[in-house]
Amino acid sequence: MNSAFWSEMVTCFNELSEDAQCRVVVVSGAGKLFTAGIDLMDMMNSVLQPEGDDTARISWGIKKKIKKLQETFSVIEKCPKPVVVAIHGACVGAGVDMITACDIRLCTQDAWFQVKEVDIGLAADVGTLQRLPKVIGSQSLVNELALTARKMYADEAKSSGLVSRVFADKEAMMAGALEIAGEIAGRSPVAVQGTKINLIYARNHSVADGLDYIATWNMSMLQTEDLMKSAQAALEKKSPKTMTYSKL
Ligand SMILES: CCC/C=C/C=C/C(=O)SCCNC(=O)CCNC(=O)[C@H](O)C(C)(C)COP(=O)(O)OP(=O)(O)OC[C@H]1O[C@@H](n2cnc3c(N)ncnc32)[C@H](O)[C@@H]1OP(=O)(O)O
Repeated sequence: MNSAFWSEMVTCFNELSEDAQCRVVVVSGAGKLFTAGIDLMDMMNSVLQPEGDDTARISWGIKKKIKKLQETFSVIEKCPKPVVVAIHGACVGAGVDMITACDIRLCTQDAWFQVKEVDIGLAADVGTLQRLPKVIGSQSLVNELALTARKMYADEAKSSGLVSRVFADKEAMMAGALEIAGEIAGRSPVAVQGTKINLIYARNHSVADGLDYIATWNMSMLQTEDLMKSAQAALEKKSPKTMTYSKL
């Protein structure tokens, strides 16, 4: 994850968010592993280079840089299109921050995950500590992973709920990821995007607030033609994917 990655991800996801042709996103890694995390040379040469001439100004500048880096993964969560991430080999450091901002996580049998930040002398600051506890439920396991930087392998990632499916190899995983993406893309974008937005809202709020939010959301979204089309398909015992839904 070099400096180009950190800024291009923001441009990319902002464009995907606005692109009505796009209904779902699949993120995967090229090469022998998914990600080695932040480019350590870049980090030392840019993020950590102090700018300013006193503590307050240097600190202010570092905070700005961290907030900017956080946005690289927050854009994934803010994107209304569901994001499926397919992980093979290693997923280290900021890789874990990134995948916890995605909606569906898949991996290969050879995948492993490492909350590596403590090993390089910092508290993870781009999402893992905030999102991982909401993803895997066990605070004790999160604490263990984050405080010891031990590797977690595919089987434990599955049993802990970090990933929902494990595939034999990358080829099988990509086929599986595209199949899931196809299932999502074939359904009403009004229903799909409303579901993602409300799931994230519900995760961050009380049940009562979540129920109120969805009521307000659906007071307009239930007026969509997609509902009639999907209900018609259900009555005819057809998949909702057999209907055509307008772009959103
Ligand atoms: C404050 C900002 C907010 C963001 C914070 C983010 C934090 C993080 O991401 S913490 C994690 C940082 N990453 C690491 O510490 C990974 C270190 N690397 C490894 O553990 C291994 O290299 C890895 C398991 C990824 C791959 O192992 P493998 O045996 O397959 O390859 P290597 O021979 O170790 O590596 C090949 C060359 O790549 C260089 N390299 C690996 N990772 C990084 C990296 N993150 N940044 C820069 N360079 C990296 C490695 O040094 C080798 O280089 P060379 O010796 O020149 O061939």
